Amino acid sequence: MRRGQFPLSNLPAWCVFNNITFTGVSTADIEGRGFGLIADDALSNENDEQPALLTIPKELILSAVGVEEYAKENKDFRQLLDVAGRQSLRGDILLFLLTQLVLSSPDYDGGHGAGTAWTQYFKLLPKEVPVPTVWTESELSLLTGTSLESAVSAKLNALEREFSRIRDATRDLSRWAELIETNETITLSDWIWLDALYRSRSLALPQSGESMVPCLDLVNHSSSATAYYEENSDDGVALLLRKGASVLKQEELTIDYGHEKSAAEMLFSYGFIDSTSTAKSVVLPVEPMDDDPLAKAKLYTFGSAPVLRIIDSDTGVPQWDAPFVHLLCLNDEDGLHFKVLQETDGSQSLKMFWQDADITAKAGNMETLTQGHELCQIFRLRAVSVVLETIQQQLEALIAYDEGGTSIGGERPYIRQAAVQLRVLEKDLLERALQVLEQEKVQLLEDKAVMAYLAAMNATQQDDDNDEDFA
Ligand SMILES: C[S@@+](CC[C@H](N)C(=O)[O-])C[C@H]1O[C@@H](n2cnc3c(N)ncnc32)[C@H](O)[C@@H]1O
Repeated sequence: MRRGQFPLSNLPAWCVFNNITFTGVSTADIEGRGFGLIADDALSNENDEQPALLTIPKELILSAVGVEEYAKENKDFRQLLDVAGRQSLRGDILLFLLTQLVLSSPDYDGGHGAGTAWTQYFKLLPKEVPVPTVWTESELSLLTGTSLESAVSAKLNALEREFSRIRDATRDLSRWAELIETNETITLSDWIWLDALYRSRSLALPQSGESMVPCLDLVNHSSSATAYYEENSDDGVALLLRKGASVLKQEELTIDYGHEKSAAEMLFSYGFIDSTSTAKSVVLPVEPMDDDPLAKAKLYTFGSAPVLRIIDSDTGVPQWDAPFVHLLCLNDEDGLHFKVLQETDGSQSLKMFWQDADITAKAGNMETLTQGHELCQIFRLRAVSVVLETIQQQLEALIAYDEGGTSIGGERPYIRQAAVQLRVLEKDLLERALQVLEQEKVQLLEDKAVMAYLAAMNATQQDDDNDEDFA
């Protein structure tokens, strides 16, 4: 669907009309960052008595409350929400944005209700968002071997499923069905773009929760941010100068999108990597073992996506955290059992037991629960081996692409640069983690209890082999 246009020069009038105030700051086009906020004159904050730089009334906050208010006003949106929404706040906000896409398009010929302040503002939002879900095929290939390779592909599959669910759900709503199914005026790529807008522009407000806030979403990021935002239940949201901050005339004002976010998270959510950010971590998916008869039960009880998180530390020695790996390494013969129990209301539930104690609610705590067990060093060795193998495979994929991977060409330079930055960061962290784990594995293999256990296992294996030979 063709997207509407709203030049930045029209924004001040729209703000006056909608009670948004700018004090001493203006919007501007910032090289390499899209729109941003700059200071009209030098600003400094030595005390807390500074007026807000930007205020946005609460009626304009697009949050759970904002979506419900709009559903009361617009019957067409309400119907869409009733059939395809109300599963997650994110999903509802995306349906709201979808409605704004329709209402603000030059192709719109009526029938979906009247526009709102957001309909006009929506036209100002960037047509290109640099997050990987909207990258081209050749740009995506630059992520081969990074933690984002599987994360982006999983996200794209999820978006495809969401869009096809919306198409199915709206079959009986003639106006939506015409746009989505019959004329294909709204396509999967529109949905992917709306998701990218939401991901790169939403923020968590203390009272309204996950929200989008017009004009506040024009403020760019810096890890040495000069501004911050506050929500006030009566007045809405305000942008304020940080205490001790000083900004030169025409200098950009920034907020911190989250300095604890990793490079991969920044690239995934916002389409850039802040090279000054200190947070270094890699999150990799953990696969259950193919030959594990308890794999499904373990995954079900664990209840969330199994991942391995490698985190850098101040000392340069990476740490790792992977609660599922500790569960993955335990078996029936160690004392891990599953039972299907009949509840008093007649329903059935799967319960997990460790040494006969019900630990269903503690599936993420296996490392602690196995402490003190006579085989705890063996369990640790198994976990370390799984983590080592996961890291080794990831590094092999990264290195194979670096050495031989050729992209098709035509990738946008800033995307190529961001992907290279991610590759370098992740390779460095994985290599250091590998070293630490290899050392730990050597130490574990020298542990007396481990040596005795492995010797006993070898002897049993040899007996079995001999029996088989005789047979
Ligand atoms: C919340 S919006 C900020 C306003 C945005 N620049 C615009 O034109 O509407 C977030 C997006 O701004 C851009 N951005 C913000 N901070 C940046 C930075 N430090 N470096 C590069 N791009 C940045 C990224 O494209 C990001 O997805």
